[in-house]
Amino acid sequence: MKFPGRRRHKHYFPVEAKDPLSNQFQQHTKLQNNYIVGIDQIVVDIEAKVDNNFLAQFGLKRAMSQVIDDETTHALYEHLKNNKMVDYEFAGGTIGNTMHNYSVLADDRSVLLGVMSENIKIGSYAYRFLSNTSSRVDLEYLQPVDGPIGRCFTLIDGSGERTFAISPGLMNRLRPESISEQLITESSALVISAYLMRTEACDTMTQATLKAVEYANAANVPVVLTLGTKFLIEQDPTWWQEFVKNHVDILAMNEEEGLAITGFEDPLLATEKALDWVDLVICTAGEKGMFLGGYIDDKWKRDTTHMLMPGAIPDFNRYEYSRGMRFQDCEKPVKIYSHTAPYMGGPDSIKNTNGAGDAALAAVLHDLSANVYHHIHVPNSSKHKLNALTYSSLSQISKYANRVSYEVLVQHSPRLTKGLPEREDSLQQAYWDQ
Ligand SMILES: Nc1ncnc2c1ncn2[C@@H]1O[C@H](COP(=O)(O)OP(=O)(O)OP(=O)(O)O)[C@@H](O)[C@H]1O
Ligand SMILES: O=c1[nH]cnc2c1ncn2[C@@H]1O[C@H](CO)[C@@H](O)[C@H]1O
Repeated sequence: MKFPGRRRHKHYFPVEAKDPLSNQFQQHTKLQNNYIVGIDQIVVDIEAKVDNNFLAQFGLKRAMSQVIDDETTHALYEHLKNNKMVDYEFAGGTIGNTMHNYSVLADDRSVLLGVMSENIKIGSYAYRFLSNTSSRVDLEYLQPVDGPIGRCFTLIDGSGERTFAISPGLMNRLRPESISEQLITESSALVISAYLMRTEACDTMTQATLKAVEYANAANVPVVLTLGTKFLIEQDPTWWQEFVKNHVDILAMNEEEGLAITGFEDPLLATEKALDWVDLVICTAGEKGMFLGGYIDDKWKRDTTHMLMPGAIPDFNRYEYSRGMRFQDCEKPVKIYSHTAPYMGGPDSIKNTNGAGDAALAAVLHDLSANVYHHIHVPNSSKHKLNALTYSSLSQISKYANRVSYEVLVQHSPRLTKGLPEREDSLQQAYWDQ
């Protein structure tokens, strides 16, 4: 496990330093490793630049992720290929991207559940998915299917907005029996997306996901849900609110999805509302940056040294130097928030915002799993006097997540090719301190 961020903080995980904590760490003959599990509809992204007429021509709704039939898939694919419009074809899927980015950042194992074609030809989409996924992502548990994985036409229009058209193939045929209970109960988190609930009567993906959620809930393994697209939530906000309240511990959304599920347009108020249902909320807000909300027990709260921020909740960042705890572990829970503006004010030129939110979530998952790892190896550390959910303070996590999103904005693919630089020349050292 590579720890998130550079820091001079006293709890920096000591790998070489000769102090009591590291000695304790060295005594382990075999390192115990923790991992996170994600479930996804396994898809390859086929990206092309298009104009708005193009979307209308194929009956596609702008900015949505929509499932298309075989006829539309065929016509769309032929058109893109014949006109040489395809920019790249690369492994995708919102959770596939998140697991890949997590494994790259943490340099550690994640497990991806979903389906994979049992017969794979070199150059096929299945082959492409496997070869574009980090070797740290464990693909051993994928369920074989007799047919193709999904394709996600990622159509970017003149304004940079992305429209997804999904040709599902057999991506939704993951069966409940393919979910290993032990794999879920021994994991540090189960990560799912709202897309997994968008299936047909002949599909088994939704049942498989609910089975995994049931195992995770019973074992107190945090369930992390990312909302994917606002249109899905708008179809039945009440169902989603109930699902989140009853089964989810960590909610990731952008401000539009936040509005759809909470009714609040202001991302801070949406975060506050969602905290009535879950323990930790990540609300990305495009060029406005990112809001993070959580809980801390009153006796562990820490004051920020940053300027107190105005907003719908005045001074909302007052306790942003606190680590996040689960609501149930707080005697006197206090809601805490942090906001970070885009790293370096955002890039001069954004190649593509596709996957910026997935990347932020991967960074948050890295922090959560670093906490589990540290707890396994240095259980007596003063860091674990409080039963926290996160390794770092909300302030630190939010900076880290924004930094990781930036990496995705300056490249074409939603998947990172490398972790963050060890030393950030452009950053003040203080950036990682608190
Ligand atoms: N136009 C922008 N300028 C600066 N930073 C941006 C911009 N768009 C996104 N970001 C950065 O990326 C992060 C995530 O962006 P965004 O809110 O667009 O995610 P998203 O809509 O969930 O993305 P996706 O669904 O494609 O993964 C933001 O918190 C911010 O740090
Ligand atoms: O229906 C879907 N299921 C799974 N992943 C999807 C779906 N629609 C879009 N994406 C994925 O979202 C990523 C960016 O966040 C893209 O890489 C795309 O593959």
